[in-house]
Amino acid sequence: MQFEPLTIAGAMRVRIEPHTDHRGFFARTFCTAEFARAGLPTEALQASISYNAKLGTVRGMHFQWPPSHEGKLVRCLRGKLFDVLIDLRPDSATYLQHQGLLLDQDNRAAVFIPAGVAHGFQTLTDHTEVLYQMTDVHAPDLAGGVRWNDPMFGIPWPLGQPIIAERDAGYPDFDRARFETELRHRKGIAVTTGRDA
Ligand SMILES: Cc1cn([C@H]2C[C@H](O)[C@@H](COP(=O)(O)OP(=O)(O)O[C@H]3O[C@H](C)C(=O)[C@H](O)[C@H]3O)O2)c(=O)[nH]c1=O
Repeated sequence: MQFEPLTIAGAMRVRIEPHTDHRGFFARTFCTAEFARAGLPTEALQASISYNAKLGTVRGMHFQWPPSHEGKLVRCLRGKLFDVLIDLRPDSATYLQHQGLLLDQDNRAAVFIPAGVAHGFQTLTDHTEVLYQMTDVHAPDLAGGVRWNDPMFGIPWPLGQPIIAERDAGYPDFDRARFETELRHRKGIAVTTGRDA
């Protein structure tokens, strides 16, 4: 695999190196030793598929509050999508910056999204399928969100009027002070309850 740092600190594009022959190809998509050498987490606690029937679907922007350590390895295996990261880590050099990149079925490249970075995507074809691998388990009680069209970030989505969940369309405008207060509070709880293991 080839690891290519993205603008968002700690995020990487992970390209596959297909072994091609007359039948097709075989390519490694994950390896604890290679990920460790690239400075990426090596836990792989859950994997999931996201199927999106229609072009223009937006999922996100989602993040997890502490004590979740959910990093995501996201790969488009069918169709095409515009993948977006927003850095929500106050101690990061790229805090509040966002980055968008194309993932598609042809290159099958993945993006690694560190814990604390919000993630979302917009599909650019019908029947877009996304494969996820997470470094922590799903914790709905720790889910947080930023609205796709929040003026604070001005994400250049390729298509307007998305197909989107009511929950995702309804996140309030991002308020930096309120976010940082909540984050400090939740980090404090995680430490005092020992859940920040
Ligand atoms: C994320 C997740 C969901 N679920 C269940 C919970 C619901 O019953 C159902 C749909 O969940 P949700 O509407 O949160 O799915 P998405 O809107 O695609 O959420 C994902 O979308 C953005 C783009 C992400 O990066 C995250 O992986 C994730 O937040 O799947 C699970 O059982 N495990 C999981 O890890």
